[in-house]
Amino acid sequence: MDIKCNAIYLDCFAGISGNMLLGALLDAGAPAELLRAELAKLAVTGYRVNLSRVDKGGINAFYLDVQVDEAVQEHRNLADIVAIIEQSTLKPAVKETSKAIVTRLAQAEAKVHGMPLQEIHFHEVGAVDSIVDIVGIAWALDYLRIEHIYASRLRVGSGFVTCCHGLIPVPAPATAELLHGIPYYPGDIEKELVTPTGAAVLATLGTGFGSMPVGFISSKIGYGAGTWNIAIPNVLRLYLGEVTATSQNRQDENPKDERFLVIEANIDDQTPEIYGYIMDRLFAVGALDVWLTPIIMKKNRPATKLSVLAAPNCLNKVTEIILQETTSIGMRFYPVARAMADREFIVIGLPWGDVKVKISSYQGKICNVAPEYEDCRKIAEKSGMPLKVVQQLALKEAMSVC
Ligand SMILES: O=C([S-])c1cc(C(=O)S)c[n+]([C@@H]2O[C@H](COP(=O)(O)O)[C@@H](O)[C@H]2O)c1
Ligand code: NI
Repeated sequence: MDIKCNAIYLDCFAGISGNMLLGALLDAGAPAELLRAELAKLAVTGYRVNLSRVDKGGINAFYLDVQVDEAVQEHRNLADIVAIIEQSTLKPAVKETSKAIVTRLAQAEAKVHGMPLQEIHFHEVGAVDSIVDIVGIAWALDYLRIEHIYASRLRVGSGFVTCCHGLIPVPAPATAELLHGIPYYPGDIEKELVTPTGAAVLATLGTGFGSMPVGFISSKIGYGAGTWNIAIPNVLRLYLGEVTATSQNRQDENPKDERFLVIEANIDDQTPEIYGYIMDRLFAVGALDVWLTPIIMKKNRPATKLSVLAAPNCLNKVTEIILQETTSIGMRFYPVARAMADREFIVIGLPWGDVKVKISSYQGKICNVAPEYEDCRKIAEKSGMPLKVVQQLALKEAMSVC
């Protein structure tokens, strides 16, 4: 059966910022007057949301500009912003999305500045305009019932921008931190085209990146304008539509699907003794799997490919372990999607002890029944029975109850 989900595809040929995305969502159908009413639910004052239609290189786009009174340029930390969102009367789903984006942004800043999360004062990021952009985006996505966000490769721009620290490179350090696992390129425009807020939304909510997903059918396009006038139309193009689950984008059928990274290094000059230690360390920092493949690499050298499957937030720790513990001085990583069966555990009693059994199902049908190896091993050791027989007995017992 085809499953259809509301989705957007963001064509980020001129990058993405918070106000570009919110402008594009308004242009695609989220009503501006409702946005104002929702924002009024936040205990934040001293700002004005200016909405206008502008021409950007021949494309008529929605431009959203938040004007903040000079007097209220306060610095807020994560707890302050979370409290403002929590104490509002926004819908719970909008609160959750907003808090997730703000937290992701704070984590990136904390990493860059080497500070504890709660000590991060958001500077520009904490200014009212960012709160407005983030909450506005969370509200508009909910209003349009968007379930999946896809985006093209991002043009991030190049050069330097001025912030309170002085000059920082583009992509800004927090942006670069947020873009792990998301494909991007500088392009030939010397401006900051992807901002930390734009990157935080994609890092928090993005389902997939690259070409428009197979099975995506658009029904409307919205354009959100960026601030600068540049050599290309400075707009974010948002395709609003539906995605139909197919074998190519099966993640849409399964809410458990997430984005992960495969991180790899080809190693030709390391003693095999220490792979076990490295694998243990990688699992300890959150790797979901680690595997070794014999390969023949450059100069016809027999070597080993070390592969790690991990969530994007493990990338830094995995990189550190690979570069510090192996003889490799480089590694590569790329995003992958996973399809997951549902799992539950039952416990069955055998005369020698209990065995946990993992029952997996996909789309409501049982697809695998597996007695836990460690439990069976203990019983085999205790009883003297062959391990495979213990496994068979446990499986038979489990099959009779499931
Ligand atoms: O002031 C600080 S700490 C600051 C840090 C960073 C880092 O990347 S770290 C970036 N910036 C710049 O602030 C503006 C605002 O970004 P929004 O996402 O709120 O639009 C942007 O130019 C960042 O590069 C400031
Ligand atoms: Ni910063």
